[in-house]
Amino acid sequence: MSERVYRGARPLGGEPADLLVRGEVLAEVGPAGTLSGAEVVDVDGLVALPGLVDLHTHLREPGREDAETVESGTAAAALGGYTAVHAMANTDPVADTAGVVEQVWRLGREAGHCDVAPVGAVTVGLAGERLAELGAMADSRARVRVFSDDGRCVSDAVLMRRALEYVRAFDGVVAQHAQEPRLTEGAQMNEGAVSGALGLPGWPAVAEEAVIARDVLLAAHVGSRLHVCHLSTAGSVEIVRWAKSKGWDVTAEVTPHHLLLTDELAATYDPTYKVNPPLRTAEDVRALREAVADGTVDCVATDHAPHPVEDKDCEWAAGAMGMLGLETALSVVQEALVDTGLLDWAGVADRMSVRPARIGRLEGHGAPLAAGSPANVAFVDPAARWTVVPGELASRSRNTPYAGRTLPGRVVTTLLRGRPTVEHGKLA
Ligand SMILES: NC(=O)N[C@@H](CC(=O)O)C(=O)O
Repeated sequence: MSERVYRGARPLGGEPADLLVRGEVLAEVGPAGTLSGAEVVDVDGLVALPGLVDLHTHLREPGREDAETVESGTAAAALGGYTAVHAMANTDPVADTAGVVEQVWRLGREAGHCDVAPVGAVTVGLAGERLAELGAMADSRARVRVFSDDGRCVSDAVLMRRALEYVRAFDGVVAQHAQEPRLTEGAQMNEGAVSGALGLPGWPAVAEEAVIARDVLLAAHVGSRLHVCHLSTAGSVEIVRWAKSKGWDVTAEVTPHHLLLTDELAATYDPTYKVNPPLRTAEDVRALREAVADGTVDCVATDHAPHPVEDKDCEWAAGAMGMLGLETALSVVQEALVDTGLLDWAGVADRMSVRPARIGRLEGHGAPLAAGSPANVAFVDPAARWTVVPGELASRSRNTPYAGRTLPGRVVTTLLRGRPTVEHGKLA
C-alpha cells in the first residue's frame, strides 16, 4: 500500500501539520515534522482543504462534445481542486433516465480525474410537462440525489410541488433554476441603469425572486428539501434568509462570477460576459458576498458552462449564455472573500466542500481533514499569482471572463482517494 507524508501543510489555513496518506485514506494528521512515511512530499505553507465539491457543473457530454467532455471537464475540475462535481442534466439526450445518468457516471469513473455525480432532470426532456423517472435515477448505479432542470425553470407550481414530494422518498433535493419565463422573455442582461443606457432588454431581479419565494413556501408546505441554484440578487438573499429563519430545509448557492463581476461589463458587448442569471449590480455583489460569509448562502457553485468559440465570438444578442468556472473558482473566491477578510479558509472549506457534499448527499466527500477520512484533499498556494490564459485551460472551451486577469491562489496538488490527480499545478 502506498504511503506518503505531506509535510508542513496548513489544514484549513491553521497551524503547519503533516498529513499521512496510506492507500486511499488519511491515516494520521500530526504537528509538522512529526510523521514519517515511505515518501515525503514537501507542501510547506500550502493550505490544505478537503477536496472541493461542485454542485453545478455542465460537462456537456453526451451531445455537445465540441464544447466539453466528461474527460476534459473533470480534468478542469481536478486542476481547480475539485474531487467531485455534479453534472447538470441539460445534455443531449437529456439526463432524464437511469440509462443516461449511468452513462455519465461511468464516463466519470473512466476519466478518473474526480467523482462525477450526475444530476437528474426533473421533467422529461426539460420540457416542464411531465416528471422524469426520478425514482429510477435515484436507484440506478449513479445514485442520483440532486434533480434539476437547470437552464430552464420548473415554472409550473403543481409539477414543482410533485417533484418536491417525490424526492423525499430517497432523501433527494430539487435544485431550482429560478427564472420566471414570462418576465424574462427576450432578456439579454440585468434590468437596471446599465440595460437602460445600452438599450438591451432587461432581466428583472423579481423574475428570480418571485420563483424563489414561491418555492420556499412550497418546500415548507410539503416538508421537502429545496436547493436554489445560482442566486444572484440581494432580494433573493433576503428571501432565503427569511426561509432559513423559519427553520425550513432550504439551501442556496452563488457562482464565483456573481461574487466578482457586475453588469457594467455588458457595455463591452462581449458575449463572454453573457450568462444566466445575468451579472447584476455592485450592490447585489456586496449582498451576495455577505450572504456567503454569514452562511445564508450555503455554497459557491461554479455553473461551469462551456460554449464553443462560434457560440461566443458573435454579437451580444446572438451569444450563448454561460461562462467557464472550474479552474478559476477557488482563486475568485480567494479574491472576493478571503483577501477581503470576509471568510477564512475554514469557511472556504465549508462553503466549497462540506456543505455542497452534504446537500448532494455525496458520501466520502467534504469529510474533515482527520484520521480515517478518505484522502480527498486540495493543497493550495494562497501566495501564488497567475494570469488566466484561455488557451492554457484544460476545458475544451475558452469562454472564461477572466482572460488576461491576474488572480490570487493556485491549486498545487489534488488528491482523489489518496491518488494525486494534480501535481505541481498540472494533471498528474
Ligand atoms: N448558466 C448559463 O448561462 N448557462 C447554462 C444553463 C443556464 O443556466 O442557462 C448552460 O448550460 O450553458
